[in-house]
Amino acid sequence: MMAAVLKTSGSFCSTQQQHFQQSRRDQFLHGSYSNFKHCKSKKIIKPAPLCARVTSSKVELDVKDPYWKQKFQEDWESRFDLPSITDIYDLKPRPTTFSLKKNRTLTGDENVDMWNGYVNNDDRALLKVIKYSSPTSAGAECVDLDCSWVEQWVHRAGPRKEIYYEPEEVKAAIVTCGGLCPGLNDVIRQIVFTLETYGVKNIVGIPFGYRGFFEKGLKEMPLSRGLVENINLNGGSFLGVSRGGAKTSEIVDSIQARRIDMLFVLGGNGTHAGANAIHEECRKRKLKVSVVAVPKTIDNDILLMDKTFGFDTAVEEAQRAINSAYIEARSAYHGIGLVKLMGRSSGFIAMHASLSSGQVDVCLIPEVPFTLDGEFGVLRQLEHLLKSKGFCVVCVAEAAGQDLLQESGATDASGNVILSDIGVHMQQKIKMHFKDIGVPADVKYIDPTYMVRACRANASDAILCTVLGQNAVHGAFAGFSGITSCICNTHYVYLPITEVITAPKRVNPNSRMWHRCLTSTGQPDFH
Ligand SMILES: Nc1ncnc2c1ncn2[C@@H]1O[C@H](COP(=O)(O)OP(=O)(O)OP(=O)(O)O)[C@@H](O)[C@H]1O
Ligand SMILES: O=P(O)(O)OC[C@H]1O[C@](O)(CO)[C@@H](O)[C@@H]1O
Ligand SMILES: [Mg+2]
Repeated sequence: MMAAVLKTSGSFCSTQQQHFQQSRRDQFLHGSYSNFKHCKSKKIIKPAPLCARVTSSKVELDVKDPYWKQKFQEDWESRFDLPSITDIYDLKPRPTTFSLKKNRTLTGDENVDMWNGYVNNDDRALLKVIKYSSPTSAGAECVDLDCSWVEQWVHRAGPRKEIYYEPEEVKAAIVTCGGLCPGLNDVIRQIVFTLETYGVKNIVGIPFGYRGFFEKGLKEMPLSRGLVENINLNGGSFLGVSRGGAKTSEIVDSIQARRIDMLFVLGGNGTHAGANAIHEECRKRKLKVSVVAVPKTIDNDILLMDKTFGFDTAVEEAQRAINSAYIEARSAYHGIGLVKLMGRSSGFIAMHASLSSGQVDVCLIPEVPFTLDGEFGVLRQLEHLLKSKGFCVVCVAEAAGQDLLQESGATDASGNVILSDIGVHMQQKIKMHFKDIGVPADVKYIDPTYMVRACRANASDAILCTVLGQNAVHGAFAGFSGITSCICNTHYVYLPITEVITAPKRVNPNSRMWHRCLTSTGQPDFH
């Protein structure tokens, strides 16, 4: 996740060293970095760290430099600094109107006790807590080749003692974009509750994602505690969602025309990119608007955070599908249960549902290539499973094995590639294979795609949504903009959106979690 790019520093390195470094870099970046001490003892080459450099996204650091760590940390601090409306405006804060104590009116500092329950702007949470001793350690994410310990602090989320908006004058808007996700209504509800607690009276919902900003005939919806009180009891989005949309400038024109001061944006990677573009455009136009995102996606594919809301619920629902496939397969003669689960770029749902169900014999994810045919292919393993236990269950992520299929060449309204259907392909291949070898096989295919994301949030997601929604409002009142409200390393924090949208988060095949999944399924390597 840490953007560590190692570079050879030309004048210091021989061609041989450069070649060695190139392969070390490849191994390092792909998680299979071979033991450096072993290489040294074989006297293959001089220690490479002399030539190694570490690059974070903004500044290139040379590990020969005795101050590289300090420089790295300064760079980190500036990257994770939270953009604020105070960067463009010389604003005076006022005491918050959000009080944790009831029956008191806060008119100024004199009414605030020593203990106040607020979060200080200097409070930080540590993003990474494992000290890896080697890049070969399971799941290692190292900043340099020696895995030096570098503190990576991020800003703690929560209510501040001072705020930058007059609640009575604020117009706040909420928009939900992308695909559906359990918990959207919980977050909308909490944002409304918290805004009202601050004293905001003008709260609106933008219907059907970013589309609601420009599509004629779509009217903003006034929101209040009374209106959203029970929306968490249903799945979906009270406001509606959509993909695709207008240009950022048109959205900001609309924000300006509607006189919106705070925009809360619920969505995945694409939505976050959109929210950041809106934030930048507001900045360019010198508008006093706080744009705060809340990461939503059942795919759990957003960088740096422990999980996105909706993921837990999706996994819970997905394992119900797996359980049905198990029951079908177990009850049939030579039954094969096949379940396809969502995950556009990553296999988190498939991996977690396989782990939680404990009923999966083969889990296939996009991060780990596999073959179906041949001696080491999936089909041979299914033959083995039918022989040894009489039935089996396969769980495949929708983006897995795309190299085995013809590209659809199509994209959706947001520009996301429409994947070819690996589930249907595998169903056909399995049926054909067992017919060809003359072994009876009863294949039961389950595609619970939209069922796993249309349900209401489970208990743990409902709590996550509550915290993230409330913190989004606190972040806006604190003047931040271009941030997302999330959970990192079990703590609730704000991250600049720019840091979470550089790529989709993917399952690390070298992680303990994937290894646990393999231990649980007992599957071999399929290539
Ligand atoms: N790079 C981008 N810049 C600006 N807007 C974007 C960008 N990518 C996507 N969007 C907009 O964000 C919205 C949601 O994007 P998308 O459909 O990719 O869903 P998502 O937020 O990634 O959620 P999901 O996890 O459901 O895919 C769309 O309206 C789309 O037009
Ligand atoms: O069919 P839709 O609504 O475009 O969404 C499908 C995609 O949305 C997600 O649920 C969330 O990104 C993906 O897993 C899936 O590929
Ligand atoms: Mg997306």
